Amino acid sequence: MWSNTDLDANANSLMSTGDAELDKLVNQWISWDKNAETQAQIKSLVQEGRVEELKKRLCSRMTFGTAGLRAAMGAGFSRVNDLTIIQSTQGMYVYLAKCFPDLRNRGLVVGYDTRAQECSGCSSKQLAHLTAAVMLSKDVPVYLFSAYVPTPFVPYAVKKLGAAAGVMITASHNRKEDNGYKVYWENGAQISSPHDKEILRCIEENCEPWAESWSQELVVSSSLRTDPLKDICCWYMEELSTLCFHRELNMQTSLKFVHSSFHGVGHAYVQEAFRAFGFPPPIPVPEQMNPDPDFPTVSCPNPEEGESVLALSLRLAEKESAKIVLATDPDADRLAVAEQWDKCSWKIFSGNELAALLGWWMLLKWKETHTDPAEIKRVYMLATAVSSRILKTMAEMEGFHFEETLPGFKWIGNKIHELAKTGKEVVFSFEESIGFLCGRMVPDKDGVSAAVVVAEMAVFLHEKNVTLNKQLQQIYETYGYHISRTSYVICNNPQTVKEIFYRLRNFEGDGVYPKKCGEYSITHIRDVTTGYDSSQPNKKSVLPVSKSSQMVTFTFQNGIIATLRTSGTEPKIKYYTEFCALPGKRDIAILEEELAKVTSALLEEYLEPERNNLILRSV
Ligand SMILES: O=P([O-])(O)O[C@H]1O[C@H](COP(=O)(O)O)[C@@H](O)[C@H](O)[C@H]1O
Ligand SMILES: [Mg+2]
Repeated sequence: MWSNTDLDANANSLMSTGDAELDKLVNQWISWDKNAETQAQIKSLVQEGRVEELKKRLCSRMTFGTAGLRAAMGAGFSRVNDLTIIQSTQGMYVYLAKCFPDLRNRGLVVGYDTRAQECSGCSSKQLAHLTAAVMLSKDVPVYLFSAYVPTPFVPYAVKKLGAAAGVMITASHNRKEDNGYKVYWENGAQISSPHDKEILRCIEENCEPWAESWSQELVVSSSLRTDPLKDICCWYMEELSTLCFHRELNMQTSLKFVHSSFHGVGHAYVQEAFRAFGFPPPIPVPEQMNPDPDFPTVSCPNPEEGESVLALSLRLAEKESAKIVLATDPDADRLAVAEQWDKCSWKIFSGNELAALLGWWMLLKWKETHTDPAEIKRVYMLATAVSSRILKTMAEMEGFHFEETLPGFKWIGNKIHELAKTGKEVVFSFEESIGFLCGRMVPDKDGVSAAVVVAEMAVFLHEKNVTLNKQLQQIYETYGYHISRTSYVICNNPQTVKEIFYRLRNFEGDGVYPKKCGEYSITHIRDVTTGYDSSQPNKKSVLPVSKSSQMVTFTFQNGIIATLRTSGTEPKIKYYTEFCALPGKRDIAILEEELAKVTSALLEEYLEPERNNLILRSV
């Protein structure tokens, strides 16, 4: 896997674990790594004889998951650190040079968030500087942001500046120990197959650091480095106005908003976006407005977790009489929204519910600005296969198109690009994991633009004495109730995950999937991992086969659709269930109950939490 290095010269410094293969990797690490902390981590693991831990850290590499390379920060080839970021960027350089003969004209965009870790000496900023250094040392121009930015600024900059690609150093909502490396292609979408595989191959072929790769001073001294911050900020805020339809109303509204940036990058950018829409700035949650890599006020930095992590925002909103809470995740590409119900209770919208509202809103605004009804045939909305089918229903009733993709905005971003080539217009896209894209200004999810669009929609409705929740019920009345549940279990043992999915594929004998879950009959199975779909005449899944992750969807006789899949960013098995009722069907309590029963049967019977030592989500 690794190129040979002549280590004999360093014979005196060789360290031994008693395992020849592992020793080779240990000594490679020691001779290549220049970060004192991560050097020391490997050396002390060797001294302590922690062979298994060393194997975990050194015997595998990170691979591209749902959103880039992502792992814990710390020493080892399977972790995020100075050396692996240099290796990844060397691989990127080789691949980009092959794909773009004009790479030296077009350059690379590099952005970073506010993550840092003292014990490994790693920070997003430092990792971004090393990424820039590798490219600059090869005479590739680098647009390196001089301050932390929201993730969507990187794809936006790639497109605006005509760069060949972009890299964002972030682990978004992951636990504080993690970091990541998101890669964007020239079209501004995150890379998917085959670029990801090709880049990995190039990384493996170029893993020994080149002499200049550590030359971080190039970030200051090289004339090829520019700072796109001011221009991109300016252009982004200007273009954001294309999503603003009611500036006058926004300027006068009495509706107040609280915003939390979850100790990440969002604060200043959301404030600025509110200004661009004519709003007074939202009230920031003071304890969470400035970046802090320890995320001290939240149990986990993921606004998707709901009430438990939104507590500070909700209490501030009650104090300030602000009816709406907006929370961007730490890299500001996702958005959670809560609306006050009464004095001390809140409706926290799920990603699927928010998408119903935003889809409705974007369609409404599109219709108002397009007088020829025939034009609706050009309109598309997109969602991932584990998200609510509400937009599919809307599309069928309204005459626009809907398409689904695999989970991860990389699939949506590339689909947008593909559709745009044939003159189609994607007006809204989303993932249930509170990832939204209004319009197609950035071919990635964007929490900053989603925040102001939600704010404007809330103001517009408020003028008519309608709450977001009331409008949501109205949407469900029109298109039918779409009730969904999303949750997960934590599984730290990859072997257990394999066994769980193996069992599902051989549930009723060799190669026979389950026919029932609890008392509920299954009519169809789609297994994206193997490419099987029992509902298709040729038994082949329409979605692309995704061998590197597990994803099985069950269609039940009662109409419920359920999916089990492994996360591509964290050690989790996620489950998603949905019931789509026909318009006019209002006995929601019965639907809710049925959904709850199927969801719990799915968990108990297919995942077997106790037997498999799975950690249940704490509510
Ligand atoms: O863990 P997974 O594979 O389910 O992936 C999770 O995180 C991904 C990346 O999100 P971010 O870019 O904010 O990190 C999302 O695209 C996906 O919908 C979500 O389920
Ligand atoms: Mg994020």
